[in-house]
Amino acid sequence: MKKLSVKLRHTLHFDFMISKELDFAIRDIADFPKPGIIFKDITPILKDAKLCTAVIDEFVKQLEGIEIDVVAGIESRGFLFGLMLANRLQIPFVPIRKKGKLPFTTVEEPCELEYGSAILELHEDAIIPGQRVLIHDDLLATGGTVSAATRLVQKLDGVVAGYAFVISLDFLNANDKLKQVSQNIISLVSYK
Ligand SMILES: O=P(O)(O)OC[C@H]1O[C@H](OP(=O)(O)OP(=O)(O)O)[C@H](O)[C@@H]1O
Ligand SMILES: Nc1ncnc2[nH]cnc12
Repeated sequence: MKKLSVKLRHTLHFDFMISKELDFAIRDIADFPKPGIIFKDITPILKDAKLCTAVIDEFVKQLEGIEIDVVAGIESRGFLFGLMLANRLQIPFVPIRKKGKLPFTTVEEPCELEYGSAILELHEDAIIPGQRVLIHDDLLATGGTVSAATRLVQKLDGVVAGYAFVISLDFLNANDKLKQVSQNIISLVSYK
């Protein structure tokens, strides 16, 4: 009992620390790329190698017990930690890209995001039917992008095993949408 509470305290402490450190590193840029948007710039995190490792460590810890076969990362910022995470887990990484960038045959889905719209694509052989896919992006805002990614995975008969974000903008309420697909939603720093 004592052991458990010490472990729990340690876990809570660590989660809190990483979240604080990330919040400290993330730079807010007002009115980018459009007036009214406060852009969360993650480039300061990328300059800090120890913090990048801590991000991956924390993802791995929070993913414990969740079966994942593949990490799907969304262009472009979802490639940064997505590949690092897949490599740490020693599982495949597959890129979800904006239309016209992937060279092989693709499936595609339109998406609306906080400040625009796009069409996302995934190679048709990226996922073997039944594989359990973790969808990763740097940031969850309205959830439009990640919902399109979900549809792409499902089009290939993959199973969405969960979602992992560095940042979530909780005031945009995208979590409820995602919870209908998977309860496994990880976000290291949330803005209420
Ligand atoms: O939840 P949503 O409202 O859909 O917004 C989130 C998406 O917006 C950003 O990508 P962006 O399209 O700006 O592309 P980038 O990663 O290439 O900068 C971010 O990296 C997510 O993919
Ligand atoms: N506020 C924001 N900051 C960074 N990336 C985003 N993608 C969608 N909304 C964003």
